Amino acid sequence: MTADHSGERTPLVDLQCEAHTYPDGTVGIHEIDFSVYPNEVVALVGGNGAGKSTLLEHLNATLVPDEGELIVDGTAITEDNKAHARKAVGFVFQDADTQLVAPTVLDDVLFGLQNYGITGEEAERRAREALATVDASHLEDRIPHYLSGGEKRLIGLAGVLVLNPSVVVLDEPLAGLDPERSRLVAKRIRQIHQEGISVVLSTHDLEFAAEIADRVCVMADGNIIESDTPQAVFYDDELLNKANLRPPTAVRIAHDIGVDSTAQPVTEADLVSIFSKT
Ligand SMILES: Nc1ncnc2c1ncn2[C@@H]1O[C@H](COP(=O)(O)OP(=O)(O)OP(=O)(O)O)[C@@H](O)[C@H]1O
Repeated sequence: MTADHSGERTPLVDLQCEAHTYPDGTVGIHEIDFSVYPNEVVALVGGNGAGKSTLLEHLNATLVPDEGELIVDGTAITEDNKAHARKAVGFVFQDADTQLVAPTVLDDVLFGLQNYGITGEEAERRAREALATVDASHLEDRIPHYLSGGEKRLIGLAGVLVLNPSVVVLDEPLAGLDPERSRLVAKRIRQIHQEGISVVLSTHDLEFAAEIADRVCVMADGNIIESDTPQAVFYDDELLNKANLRPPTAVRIAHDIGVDSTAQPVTEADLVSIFSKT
């Protein structure tokens, strides 16, 4: 973890966004002050249209604020150096088809490297390594378009990891995946975190958010209305009501059976650990 002279952590990404207005006049997000710190997993939660994707797309300058600033690894991002943001902040889209463009899976992962001038044997070695880290080596000759949704998501992730980003952003990483694929993607996200890469993701699955996140940001009407630990967020009924969210199952069970309120279990594993002590 890095620290500045005041002893506070220095963010890897710092976004100030007064507002982002889409061409049709819709304000996607407003008054956003959002930072990503080293070695953390942040989950954005909130109802449909709350602004999660719009915020995420600002983190690698896919979208830019009407007024505001994006700073990545200490560098202010402008029209001229967006490539810095794209490389440092890898983005895995929910709709992987928008990301996978080459004729084969291996070519696709190589494509990202070529954009940064890495070619030949070095590029192939790194691309194969990235595919191996997402358990997708067996897919390297396949046509990306015909892969399953879960496989596409993993290849999108490999295409991002190959560039050694400081932050990986995933928009709804589990959407449309079967339970097995969800577990695989969640496992890979945990591994990325263990390797010291920060992760920011959006999700409608609050069980997943409770399991994976160090910090949960609740969004409503284009704004972050709370940013805190999963315990603080998921035990704040008023906040959840405001954002139209239902607490994760473990929290509802804890309420129903009257678990000691100081324990604040948010995951199934937390509940099991409480029961195994009683
Ligand atoms: N391309 C666009 N043009 C106009 N308005 C848009 C566009 N994309 C998003 N919006 C609007 O911006 C607001 C925020 O949308 P966004 O997609 O960021 O929300 P979200 O929290 O990701 O929603 P969901 O959970 O449904 O994916 C919504 O009002 C949405 O209708």
